[in-house]
Amino acid sequence: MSEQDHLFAQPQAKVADFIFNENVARVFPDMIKRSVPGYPTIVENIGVIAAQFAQPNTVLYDLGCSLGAVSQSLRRHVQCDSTKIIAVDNSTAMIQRCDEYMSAQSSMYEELQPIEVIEADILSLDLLPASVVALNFTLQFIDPEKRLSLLRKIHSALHPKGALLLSEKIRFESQADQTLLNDLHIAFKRANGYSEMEIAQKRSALENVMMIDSIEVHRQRLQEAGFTSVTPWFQCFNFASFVALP
Ligand SMILES: Nc1ncnc2c1ncn2[C@@H]1O[C@H](C[S@+](CC[C@H]([NH3+])C(=O)[O-])CC(=O)[O-])[C@@H](O)[C@H]1O
Ligand SMILES: O=C(O)C(=O)Cc1ccccc1
Repeated sequence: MSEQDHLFAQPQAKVADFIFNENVARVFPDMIKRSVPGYPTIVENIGVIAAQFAQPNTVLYDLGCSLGAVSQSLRRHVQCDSTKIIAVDNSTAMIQRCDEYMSAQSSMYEELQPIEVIEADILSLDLLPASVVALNFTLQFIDPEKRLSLLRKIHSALHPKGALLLSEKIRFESQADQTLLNDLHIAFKRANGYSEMEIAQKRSALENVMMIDSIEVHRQRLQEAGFTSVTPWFQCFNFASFVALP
């Protein structure tokens, strides 16, 4: 079991930019569950959706895998011949723990899908032919100017019957919607035990690091990258998940 997240509980003179370091990795399962409404539902159903798109002799990518929650869901749900999961993250703290969890699982259950855990920047990674690519709350941490070329690279690697599974925090073009859904997200955090101080300091830590797009911007960019359909399959407050088809 992971520790409870108290990273922003004490007042800080100057809140530093958020980074995925050892302190974050240690509390990450607790942090993401209490911060992202719908996270357990999204992770579980990415496995269910992936099972519909997985093709033999292809890779299933978990890009920005953190501790590998999506990879574990893929392992639970996808039973397709000769597929391999590749989980990638550029945070040393995350990838080391992810590798430990996955290796422990692999040695306990021999029938599990093979998995490779790689420490790398997904922007400079060459992709093998893939049928499923999951970007579960990862694109929002990529420099906005580099998002289109990343999506183009993913589109080029995708099997015609494959899918990109994209989850993101989203902003709303209507100010009324933005205010309502942002307030509801804050209420969700409060209901999960975060104080006003924790909520405010984390918001400030994320300000320069996590750039949020609207559904319309995502749709447009995905189309420009070559995707022919973009279907939202889940939304809870200002968090959404999409299936994009090549
Ligand atoms: N350029 C990059 N290359 C590789 N990894 C990156 C890069 N930029 C950021 N990351 C990694 O993307 C992950 C984003 S968290 C994903 C949750 C996970 N998918 C989950 O389903 O639990 C989302 C969140 O914390 O809101 C972090 O582990 C970063 O190190
Ligand atoms: O906490 C938030 O406000 C978020 O938007 C999501 C999040 C979750 C975990 C790490 C970074 C951001």
